[in-house]
Amino acid sequence: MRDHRLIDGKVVRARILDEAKAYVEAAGGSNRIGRLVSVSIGDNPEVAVYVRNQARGAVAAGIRFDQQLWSADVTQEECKQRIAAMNDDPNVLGVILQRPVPEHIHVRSLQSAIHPLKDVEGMNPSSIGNIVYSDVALAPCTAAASVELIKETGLELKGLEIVMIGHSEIVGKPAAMMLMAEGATVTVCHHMTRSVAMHSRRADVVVVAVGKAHLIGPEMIKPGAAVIDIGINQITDADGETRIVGDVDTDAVKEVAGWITPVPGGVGPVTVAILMRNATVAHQRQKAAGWIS
Ligand SMILES: NC(=O)C1=CN([C@@H]2O[C@H](COP(=O)(O)OP(=O)(O)OC[C@H]3O[C@@H](n4cnc5c(N)ncnc54)[C@H](OP(=O)(O)O)[C@@H]3O)[C@@H](O)[C@H]2O)C=CC1
Ligand SMILES: Nc1nc(=O)c2c([nH]1)NC[C@@H]1CN(c3ccc(C(=O)N[C@@H](CCC(=O)O)C(=O)O)cc3)C=[N+]21
Repeated sequence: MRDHRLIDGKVVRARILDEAKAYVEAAGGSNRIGRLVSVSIGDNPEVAVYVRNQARGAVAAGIRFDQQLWSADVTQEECKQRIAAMNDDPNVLGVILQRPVPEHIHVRSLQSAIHPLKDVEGMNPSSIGNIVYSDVALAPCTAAASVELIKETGLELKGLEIVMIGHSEIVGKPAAMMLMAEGATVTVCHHMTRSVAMHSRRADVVVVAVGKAHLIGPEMIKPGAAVIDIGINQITDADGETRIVGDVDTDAVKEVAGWITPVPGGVGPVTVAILMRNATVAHQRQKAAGWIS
């Protein structure tokens, strides 16, 4: 039976992908739009799941997808040259650099090398800076997905008390900024926060992006609050089966929460869809800049 407290990320994904598809069709179809390039450096199973879902999302949106896996021992200089070539290639619509990268690669320097008009993840420091100015049209996908899922509850964001747990540059920090731009009152917790529970228990919405299974239990949530679970953790259960869980003890928390996003099937699918939406935004901006006709 469907549980009404669970927010279905697949429904939100379908809506966003339909919008992206309509954009591509109106622009003349996939052949009139460059390809989206995904760059992974070295093999990583978590990234592989994301990239596989990106490929599916791109098919649904009608965007050509070029999945590149660069060797783990590629040099920084070689990476920069390849990115520069993509910046100059009119057939490349956008570039997403998957994280993590090997230790010898300086990720921020590579993000900076992606031209802001092709930066479909909004992680170039010059792109992410726009969020401070409440310009959120092209924002990091997971942060944007959490805002989208909060809106799905129908709660009015203005004045809402939101606690963001985790402050990474790719998720927690941009999500907090975006929620501020929506008029929410945002508290950001991290590993040095004295009592995360003291903050989270007051919140109308709790957003969690830490990477620790079962970090958030029912005693940390105000009855009726919304819980957005971004975490992805692989665990091995009692019968030796491995499975993916979030940072929230979903079964227990859903008894108190008003809404909760499941893992899998919550934030992940929406993240993928937002990437396709961002690609259409990049196309619009490239057109406006006269890069393409
Ligand atoms: N569904 C999706 O689309 C995505 C999911 N993810 C998942 O989200 C999770 C977080 O990812 P990411 O932000 O990249 O991870 P990071 O490891 O970069 O960040 C984790 C954050 O959690 C904070 N933290 C650590 N321990 C605690 C604690 N006990 N209480 C409160 N805060 C704590 C850290 O604080 P400090 O820095 O101070 O130590 C840090 O800010 C992971 O499980 C990842 O797999 C990530 C990206 C996309
Ligand atoms: N530059 C960069 N940006 C990221 O946003 C980024 C990254 N690097 N590196 C890896 C992590 C992880 N991540 C996921 C996104 C969606 C799913 C996803 O679609 N999950 C499905 C899983 C379904 C299945 O198992 O196939 C779900 O939750 O339902 C998973 C993982 C983004 N990340």
